[in-house]
Amino acid sequence: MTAVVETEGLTKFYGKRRGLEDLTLQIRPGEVFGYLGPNGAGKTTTLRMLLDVIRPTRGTVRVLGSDPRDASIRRRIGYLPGELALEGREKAGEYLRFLAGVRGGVAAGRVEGLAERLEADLSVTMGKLSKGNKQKVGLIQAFMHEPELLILDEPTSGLDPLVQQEFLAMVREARAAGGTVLMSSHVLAEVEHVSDRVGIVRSGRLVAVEDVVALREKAVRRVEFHFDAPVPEEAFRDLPGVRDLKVEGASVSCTIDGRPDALVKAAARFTVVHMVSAEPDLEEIFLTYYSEDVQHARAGA
Ligand SMILES: Nc1ncnc2c1ncn2[C@@H]1O[C@H](COP(=O)(O)OP(=O)(O)OP(=O)(O)O)[C@@H](O)[C@H]1O
Repeated sequence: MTAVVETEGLTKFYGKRRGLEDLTLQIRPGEVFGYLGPNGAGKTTTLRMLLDVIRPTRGTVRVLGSDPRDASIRRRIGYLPGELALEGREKAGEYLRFLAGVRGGVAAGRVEGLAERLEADLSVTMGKLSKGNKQKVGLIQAFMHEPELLILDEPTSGLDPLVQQEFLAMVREARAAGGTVLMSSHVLAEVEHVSDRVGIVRSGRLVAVEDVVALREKAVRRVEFHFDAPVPEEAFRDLPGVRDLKVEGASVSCTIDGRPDALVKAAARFTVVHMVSAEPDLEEIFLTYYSEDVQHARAGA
């Protein structure tokens, strides 16, 4: 299977300042890849090199099997830049129609459909668009031609929660249609529900690439069960991954590390009347699991 995006030792220095160093990464066809890192980590630098907006200091990069300099791949990509320069007196709708023409046409009603979903007003002139509306116009132009590859720099920034949900639905649809999505964010919670894998970049270095399902399995979460009658403590003792067990009458609470399977099966032997399981806090994992890598990366800076 040929990677949709493939980089090897990709490095960018701005003078002496490190933007990104030694990135080796493959994005597989049909996956949603969340590219995460704090401000200044090197996300925008990476994405810009994939689009040939800036050129690498060293290393190689292939996008859709070609060199990013190859202009023929552009219309197969939808790109949302981190900083959108949308200015002027043209109406947003006119601008999008113009872009649609440049890209060789867009399905009828597609722009209007996306605008409706994102609640974007296309009758506003570009110079007068609010930050949120600019972001929506940016998203529409990235998605409208149903590209094979979407490269989205901080796509959720400036969107209110309901519109964020709609955006995530658009990402899922793009994947269902066979597309590949690479999107950056500095907030894991905004991308974890839609990403298949996440990569974490800090101080210009990729410190981890993880499968989101595996990551969730690693996560620690609080679980509570309430039964219709008191339960014996022995039934829950020494279960794999179970810690801080408390059995009080008809209630059991504990922390579960990894898969909850054994605990759920133990609980299922009694009558469960209520259950609470907190979402695993993946942000917490990043801070704990990768702290050594982070320190290592910093030391190398
Ligand atoms: N044009 C530039 N000239 C000099 N340094 C730059 C330039 N662009 C980025 N940098 C530096 O490169 C590093 C990585 O920046 P980059 O914008 O790629 O990070 P980022 O992860 O996208 O962060 P943000 O979310 O803040 O945009 C930072 O130290 C930044 O200051």
